[in-house]
Amino acid sequence: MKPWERGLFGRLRHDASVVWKSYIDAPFVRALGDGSLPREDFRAYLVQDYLYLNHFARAYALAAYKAPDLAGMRRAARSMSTIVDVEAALHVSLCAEWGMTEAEMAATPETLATLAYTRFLIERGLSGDALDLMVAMSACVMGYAEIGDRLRERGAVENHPYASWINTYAGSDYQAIAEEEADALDALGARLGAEARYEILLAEFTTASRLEAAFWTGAA
Ligand SMILES: Cc1ncc(C[n+]2csc(CCO)c2C)c(N)n1
Repeated sequence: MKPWERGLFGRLRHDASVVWKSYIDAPFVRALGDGSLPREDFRAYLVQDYLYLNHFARAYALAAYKAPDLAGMRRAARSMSTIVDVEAALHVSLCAEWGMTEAEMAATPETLATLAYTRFLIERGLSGDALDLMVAMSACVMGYAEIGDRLRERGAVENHPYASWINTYAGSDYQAIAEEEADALDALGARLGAEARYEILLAEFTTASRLEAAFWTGAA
């Protein structure tokens, strides 16, 4: 069973399936998958995603603070370093190919979609506990694993312009992160009483999934 199909995450995904599908199978994602997405749209997405990742790294710092044990702190700290040292750097190098500097990326105004999503995550972490925050963040972490897997299954296109993006998330390294994330969410859910607060968690998860779908649209 795929990591997004099992455990607490699998239940949330199932119960939010209409919104989840609008995120995973968005027109933007289909166009990215078949290579027809205009380069300019991809570049605009990468710049917003760079801004998004800055805040997502901060959300992991908050997750480390709220983690109930050292194992959770380690996971959050590792994820934060991966974002600031690897993932953000990947976005910077891709944009550099189009002659855009990191300073220009950082100075680009956030779209409303970026603002809403990132501040929602931070707010869930500040007002809620580690489980509220992890559930809200899980749409991002697990969704890209599912998208990568789906796009790879559709078959490679010759000289695909977005092959490196797809391979990053379809690759075994990232798929293993999704496996770990599903297990970590189950463990945290058992510890912090997911069963008794499931309706609230589902609402948080549904909102995060709506915000992912809106991120593709990039409403300015
Ligand atoms: C809007 C948006 N949603 C999800 C991701 C994917 N993502 C963000 S951080 C991270 C690493 C998690 O440990 C992953 C996979 C993204 N880049 N942009």
